[in-house]
Amino acid sequence: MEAATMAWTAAVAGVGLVYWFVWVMGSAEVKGKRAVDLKMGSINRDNVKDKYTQYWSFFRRPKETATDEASAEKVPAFVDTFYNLVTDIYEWGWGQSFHFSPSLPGRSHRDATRVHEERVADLLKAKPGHRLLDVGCGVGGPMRAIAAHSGSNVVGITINEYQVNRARSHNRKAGLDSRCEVVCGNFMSMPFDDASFDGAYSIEATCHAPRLQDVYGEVFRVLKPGGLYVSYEWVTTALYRAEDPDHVEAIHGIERGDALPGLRRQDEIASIAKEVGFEVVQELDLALPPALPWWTRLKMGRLAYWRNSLVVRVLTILRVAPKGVVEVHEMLYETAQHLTRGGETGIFTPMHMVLLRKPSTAAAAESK
Ligand SMILES: C=C(CC[C@@H](C)[C@H]1CC[C@H]2C3=CC[C@H]4[C@H](C)[C@@H](O)CC[C@]4(C)[C@H]3CC[C@]12C)C(C)C
Ligand SMILES: C[S@@+](CC[C@H](N)C(=O)[O-])C[C@H]1O[C@@H](n2cnc3c(N)ncnc32)[C@H](O)[C@@H]1O
Repeated sequence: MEAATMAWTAAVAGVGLVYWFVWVMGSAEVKGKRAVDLKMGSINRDNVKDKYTQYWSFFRRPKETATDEASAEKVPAFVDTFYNLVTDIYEWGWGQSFHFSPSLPGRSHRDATRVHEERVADLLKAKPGHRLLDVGCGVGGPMRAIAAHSGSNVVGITINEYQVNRARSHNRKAGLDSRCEVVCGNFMSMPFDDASFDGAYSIEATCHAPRLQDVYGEVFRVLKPGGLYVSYEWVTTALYRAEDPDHVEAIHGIERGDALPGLRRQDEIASIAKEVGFEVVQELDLALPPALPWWTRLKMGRLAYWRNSLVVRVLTILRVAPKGVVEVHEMLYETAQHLTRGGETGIFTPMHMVLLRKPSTAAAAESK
């Protein structure tokens, strides 16, 4: 073959390969968010790398961010930065629901996710006409599943403006915008009236609060008397040993890579709920057998991670993705290893479920 023909063949093959990686394979999990759309939230593309560096140095010592008062106050702003950095990558590689679910035999991840979300609606006994609060709603995957399953109206709150816009756009596309609303705000001081919701839920979100009392107290305030609240909490389990360096490494890795100001222990959750006035109706780690592992979805994707990593590198070189995306993607890859380790050793669960009730009368609440 002549040199010119060889060069042409190589060029065409190269372009074909990039096209295949980016446009065909680039939409890793759910069609809709493609690799070429990785914007990093509302951060100006020239600032992505700096914002990532600031985030990383803030969460380097996660436990201190919760215990030191001045740092604790800064947590919501850094959580906001975190979601600017990761929201597009999450949507691209995971979907519109930013949480884990127990695997279901013979069923897709999408089905398992929906079942885990519909469980919330069932626990809340949600029905048409109810007004539910989604505490830390992300881009609204759970909100839409719960509204569709129960017929209720849902109001979501998230600290991240970019997620508000994404969620509203998804709600419109799903034809659910008349029943699903999203507001930007801090779940530790919410812009809602007292006793204005029939039920509330939080899915893998309250772990971002330095003090759980601050979120639970707010949910208690906005719930009607008798109203139910379900939360899926990220916690360390009784198997966690602070003197085991492997355990410490996994838990620190989870905290640093997920913007967490220190994970709480499983046995702390119910007492915090009671402290703010809730009755504990049920408490259960949904990750325990017979539930199948939630972390297999992370493990089975090694080939996909490798491909995604290549995609973000190519897009950064082509200047389609902003500088810094490679670093954020790398951080998430490492976080996935720590989460998997946490799941396999059983020292961590992302789905410690509590079902709480605001007492029906003030007298009952005071006697707690
Ligand atoms: C509840 C929270 C988020 C939980 C999960 C939705 C995310 C935790 C780790 C994330 C991911 C890790 C690896 C990424 C991979 C390298 C990339 O190619 C595609 C996206 C990932 C799979 C990404 C997806 C979302 C997570 C699983 C926390 C923040 C409280
Ligand atoms: C891991 S995501 C889960 C989102 C959603 N529950 C889901 O399952 O798809 C955590 C969410 O909590 C929100 N969040 C974290 N801290 C917050 C705060 N202080 N106030 C409001 N929202 C917050 C984030 O913005 C994000 O939307």
